[in-house]
Amino acid sequence: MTAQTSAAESGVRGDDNGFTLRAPDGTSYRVDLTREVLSPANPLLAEACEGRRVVAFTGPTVDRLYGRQLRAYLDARFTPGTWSVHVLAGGEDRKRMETVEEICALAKSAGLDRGGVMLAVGGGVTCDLVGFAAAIYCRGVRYVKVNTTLVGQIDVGVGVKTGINALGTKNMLGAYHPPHASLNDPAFLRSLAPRDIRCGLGETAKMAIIKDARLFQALEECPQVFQRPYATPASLAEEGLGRRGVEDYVLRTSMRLMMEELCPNLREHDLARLVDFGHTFGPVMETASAYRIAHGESVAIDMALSSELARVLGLLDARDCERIVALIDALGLPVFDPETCTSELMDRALKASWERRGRRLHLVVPDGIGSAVFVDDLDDIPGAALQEALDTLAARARDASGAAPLTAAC
Ligand SMILES: NC(=O)c1ccc[n+]([C@@H]2O[C@H](COP(=O)([O-])OP(=O)(O)OC[C@H]3O[C@@H](n4cnc5c(N)ncnc54)[C@H](O)[C@@H]3O)[C@@H](O)[C@H]2O)c1
Ligand SMILES: O=C(CO)[C@@H](O)[C@H](O)[C@H](O)[C@H](O)COP(=O)(O)O
Ligand SMILES: [Zn+2]
Repeated sequence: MTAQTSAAESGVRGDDNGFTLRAPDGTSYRVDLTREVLSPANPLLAEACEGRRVVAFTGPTVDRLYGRQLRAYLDARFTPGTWSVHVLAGGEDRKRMETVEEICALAKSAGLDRGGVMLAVGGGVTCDLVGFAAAIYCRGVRYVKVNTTLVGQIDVGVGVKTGINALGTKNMLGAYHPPHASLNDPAFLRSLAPRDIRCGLGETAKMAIIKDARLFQALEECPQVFQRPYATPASLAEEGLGRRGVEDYVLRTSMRLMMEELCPNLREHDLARLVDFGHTFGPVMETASAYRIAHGESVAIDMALSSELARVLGLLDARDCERIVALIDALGLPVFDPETCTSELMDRALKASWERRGRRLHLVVPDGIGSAVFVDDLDDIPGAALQEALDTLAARARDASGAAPLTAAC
């Protein structure tokens, strides 16, 4: 839907059940927060698909945990013979064109027509793959996503980006393809592995560091949110949090902040984007490590390096820098990786981002807790400054001594 929206009408509006985004270019979609999304008593997913033919895709883990419920829901709510479920091999290394072709071939053999729906039930890898397939299948079909990871619910699920890794580059190919519906049920987070929760907290910390000092403080006070219950901390007392308290606050605040940042620049006409924080050095680390480093972990290391760089350049005071790096550490995320945190690879990352962002660097660095600025050109970062930032984090990692090396990607 793209009838131009006036500036007054555009924006993000929240209610008890989610958020609605209306972009200035007229793009509009909703991200729903719901409970028991796969209970046949919950009409939301069925209403999103509007009785159309549905080809659903998920991954092996989600199918093992929720596949029976998903099929029972579709059986109860859809006409027999109008839906199918397909399980895609998981993992970042499968986020590539071959898998997109597999999705389209499965959709075609399932008889998906132009008016049909591609449904993704999974994390960011599944949603990025299915969303890109939906963007190109028959030149574009409806795309509905049920986000089952924390990264999915606060980031993948609230935007319009879809895509795959290609040409040796993270997210090199893709499309902007707004979802017809995007559904978040926090119950999915209860079965997430701790490493995947931590990856999601990396993207939450990204928004806290650049936009929201109170969210930052909540994460400082509750670093194991989504992993163990916390009484509502004093800093959030006036939020009047509901029964689910801190988790609801962190989830909803992260969703809102990301949608508010994306809304005015949904298709990235302006390449200076605060949400690129943690995504300059990170993508190159992910690729160079053959995805040993998960996305949320690369974001964490990038944020620590960008913060130390800001300190060295005099843009961030040492106390705030220490708070940021200490938070990343407290969330159980890495701040350094010996194999990939080399000045050569980091230099390569800077040049790749400079090229991709229109020959301007637009490196996002914090200048305080809850705010950030852009370092706009490569010349603004002397090699010695980058090396000093790397050395600081390397020393911290050595002092932490015995920190377990990152293992296979989640
Ligand atoms: N499109 C966007 O705007 C956007 C934004 C952020 C990240 N991303 C992309 O998302 C990807 C990372 O997403 P991710 O962190 O969700 O990784 P992921 O999709 O690989 O999921 C992580 C792991 O969790 C498992 N899993 C999924 N849901 C589960 C559940 N409910 N319970 C138990 N296990 C579950 C998966 O099988 C997988 O093993 C990266 O490729 C990144 O580039 C895209
Ligand atoms: O990882 C992603 C998007 O893939 C988000 O977390 C992130 O904030 C931004 O979208 C970044 O701009 C990264 O974008 P991209 O490299 O995936 O195009
Ligand atoms: Zn990201």
